[in-house]
Amino acid sequence: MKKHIIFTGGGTGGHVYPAIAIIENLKKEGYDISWIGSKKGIEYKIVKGLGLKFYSIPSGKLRRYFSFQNFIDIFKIFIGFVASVVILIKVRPNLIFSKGGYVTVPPIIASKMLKIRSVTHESDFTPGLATRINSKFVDRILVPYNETQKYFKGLIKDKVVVTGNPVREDFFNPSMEKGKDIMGFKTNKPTILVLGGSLGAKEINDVVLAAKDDLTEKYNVYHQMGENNYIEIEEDSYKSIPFINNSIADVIKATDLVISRAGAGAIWEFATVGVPSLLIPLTVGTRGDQVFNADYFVNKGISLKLSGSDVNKQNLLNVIDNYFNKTKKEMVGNVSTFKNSNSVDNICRIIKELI
Ligand SMILES: CC(=O)N[C@H]1[C@@H](OP(=O)(O)OP(=O)(O)OC[C@H]2O[C@@H](n3ccc(=O)[nH]c3=O)[C@H](O)[C@@H]2O)O[C@H](CO)[C@@H](O)[C@@H]1O
Repeated sequence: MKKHIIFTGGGTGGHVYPAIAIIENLKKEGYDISWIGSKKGIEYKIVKGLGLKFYSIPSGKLRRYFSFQNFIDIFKIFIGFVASVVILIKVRPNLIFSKGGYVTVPPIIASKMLKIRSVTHESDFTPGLATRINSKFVDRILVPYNETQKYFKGLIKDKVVVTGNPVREDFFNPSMEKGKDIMGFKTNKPTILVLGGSLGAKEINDVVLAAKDDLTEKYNVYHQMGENNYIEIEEDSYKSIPFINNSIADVIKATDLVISRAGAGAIWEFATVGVPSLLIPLTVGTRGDQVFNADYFVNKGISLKLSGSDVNKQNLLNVIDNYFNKTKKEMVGNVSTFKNSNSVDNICRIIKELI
């Protein structure tokens, strides 16, 4: 009988796309795969697009502080737990793999209760709340960096394994020609790709739009604004798009610099393709994970960073010009040494050992 693995994760693309890199590999080896997530989350659209069976459960936000909304969310989490127990009893998977996000906590606790093996993977430099809760129940905690292990002190030896971040196959062999065709610029200027992460980033949109006229004198700009903040712009050297579907690896390959949030998945993708980045990490309302993510790549000479009150039009223009006039060659050299070939293989090996 075919082995069955249930993946769970959601809320943002960063809790879904890395899992797809692993699923691509497991499907080739004949595993049955399904997904537990929320129908309201980004995961539903992405996972259904892949033709995988999707089990929807209610999802409630976990908060570190008290509010009335907590009661409603705790109730949703409880219903999500009951639903997870029912799904796991029905499917009886050989393993459950969590890619993070609030929605993963009920199924992971349910899997512990039903004695089903489980793994959680963290993409960020510092673990999120869901990963920290899940870490108490899973058989393995997979982390991207050696330094991330320190956040799980006190757990049994060998429970935490450093695997890096899984990146989908497209990023290992992207097509520059296809990327150029997608962007469709007619002039031969250097090209900048602006990304706001899976949900878009208003702070980045605002500062890049403020610098638009200066930027387009020298560069072509392809700007992913996010579905919610989208403004249509179609000029010779400036094009906007709400979201780049499917061919984002090709688009990255055809650019000279990516300006982006410092989401963990995205920055590993840029480095895997071999393009330097200017990172503008999300700092408000977070545990600071993107700042740590960004600093790791800045220290490797692969990325530049603009953060907090430094994010303004003039600084943006200065950093970009300095990159193209001075540091580009060195940074392209640094990023070309970034090796990310083994992450998916390592993770699949751990899954198979546990099964
Ligand atoms: C606001 C928020 O909570 N951000 C978190 C979220 O970011 P976010 O959801 O943006 O995740 P990442 O930056 O890790 O990945 C974004 C993913 O979306 C894809 N993509 C993006 C734009 C586009 O137009 N097309 C497209 O396909 C990218 O290729 C990438 O695979 O998860 C990351 C990984 O846990 C965290 O580091 C971030 O802090």
